[in-house]
Amino acid sequence: MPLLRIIPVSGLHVHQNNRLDIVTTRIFDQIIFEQSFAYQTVRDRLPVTITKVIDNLVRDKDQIVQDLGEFTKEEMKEVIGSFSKLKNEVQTNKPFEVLTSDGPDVSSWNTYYEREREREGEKPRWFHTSWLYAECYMYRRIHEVFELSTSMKTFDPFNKQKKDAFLNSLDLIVFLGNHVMQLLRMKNLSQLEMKEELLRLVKVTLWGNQHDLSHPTGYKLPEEANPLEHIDRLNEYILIDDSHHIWSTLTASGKANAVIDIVNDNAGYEIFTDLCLADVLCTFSLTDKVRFHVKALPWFISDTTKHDFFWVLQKLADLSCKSSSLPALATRWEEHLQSGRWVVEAEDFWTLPHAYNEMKATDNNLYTKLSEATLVIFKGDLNYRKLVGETNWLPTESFTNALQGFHPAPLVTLRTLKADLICGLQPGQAEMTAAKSHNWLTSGDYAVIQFDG
Ligand SMILES: O=P(O)(O)OC[C@@]1(O)O[C@H](CO)[C@@H](O)[C@@H]1O
Ligand SMILES: [Mn+2]
Repeated sequence: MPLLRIIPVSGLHVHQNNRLDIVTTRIFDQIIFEQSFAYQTVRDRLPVTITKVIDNLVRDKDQIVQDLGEFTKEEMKEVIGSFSKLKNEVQTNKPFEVLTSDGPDVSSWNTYYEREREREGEKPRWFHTSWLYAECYMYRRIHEVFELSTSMKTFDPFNKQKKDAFLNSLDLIVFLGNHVMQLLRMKNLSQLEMKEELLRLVKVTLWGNQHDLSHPTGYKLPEEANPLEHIDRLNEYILIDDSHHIWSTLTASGKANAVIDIVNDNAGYEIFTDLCLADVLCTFSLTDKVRFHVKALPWFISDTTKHDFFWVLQKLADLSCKSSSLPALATRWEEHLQSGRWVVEAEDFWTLPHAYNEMKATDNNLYTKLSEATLVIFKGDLNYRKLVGETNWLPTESFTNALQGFHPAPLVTLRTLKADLICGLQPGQAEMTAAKSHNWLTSGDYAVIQFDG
């Protein structure tokens, strides 16, 4: 019977010492495990993701061969064969294997694998390891299939989906682009006005995280034409709102050469909102520099890679037919990049399976880099899972404790809830929210802005 060891159980079941991952026995309560979102993900969603990769390759075959050359035609058969094998491995709970490609992160993945193998006393398997490891490993294996090919080494199987998602959100992008362009041109805003505008944009980027292509329910566009009014109406769905700390941290810092790090999440509308926020942070003189951290490889379907980041800029420059604000923003952002005020990085650590309390020991350079920041902003659900160590804390456990020592700098997480784990709530708040909505932890309808100073 398939089991997952570290599982945030759906709902608020009792667990030992707040943590399920210290349970070593395999005699679990089957009903609880089958209810977990983790179990559903590995059973249903991961095979579907692989099937879609295959289907898209078949559908786009002619275009791919045209782009990459005739040789790819034959090679695609092998690639598709490898994906069918991978899907079978998931569905039949096969043991994980070491990676054999030559990516720069391969030795880190294999070291992690050996550690888990030793800890578990046998090879990790899809249903017998942590959800975080299993899910990250699947995306790494998908990339490995391409890496092992000759002509598709850097192929991104989610590229088209990401572009389509951006284009489907154009109405929102135009609306927000016009608003932000107006804001950036305003002179003499009072401190209070600046604070209100900034925190509103923080909420725009927070809810931008609903635009995630790996989420089962998908994103429903709001019915309101004006996304900013829509955002104002969502305040009651923000279970923890520490946003005022963002303002106080940035205004109190007084640092020369202040840096903000943004650990980005999804491409399309969400990255557009992140860029808007970053420009406002710079223009309001709340920072001198912003470093964006994107993914080094295709990840959780919609996560932003460097390629996606620059594609958005290019696309905005071409969208004068929609609004003059979009090319104007693209020009500003190109200038920020050229002046070094903005930097885009894609460190390997973000696409490893580690929780963030392991960053210091695993990637000390990255930890030290983040330590320079006045504020580190983490976007999205997967970052949250890694921040709190993929542990089903009691919902009232403090965010600081759940971070388990990860504190490179003041940090804030902007996350819509799409996985059944949470911390930092008031006593009774989880129960009250669960009474209103049975899937509050996973639907993406609720959100948190949690700060650790
Ligand atoms: O990090 P993101 O884009 O906000 O969310 C990623 C996500 O869709 O993937 C995981 C399951 O596949 C969930 O934790 C989460 O819902
Ligand atoms: Mn994502």
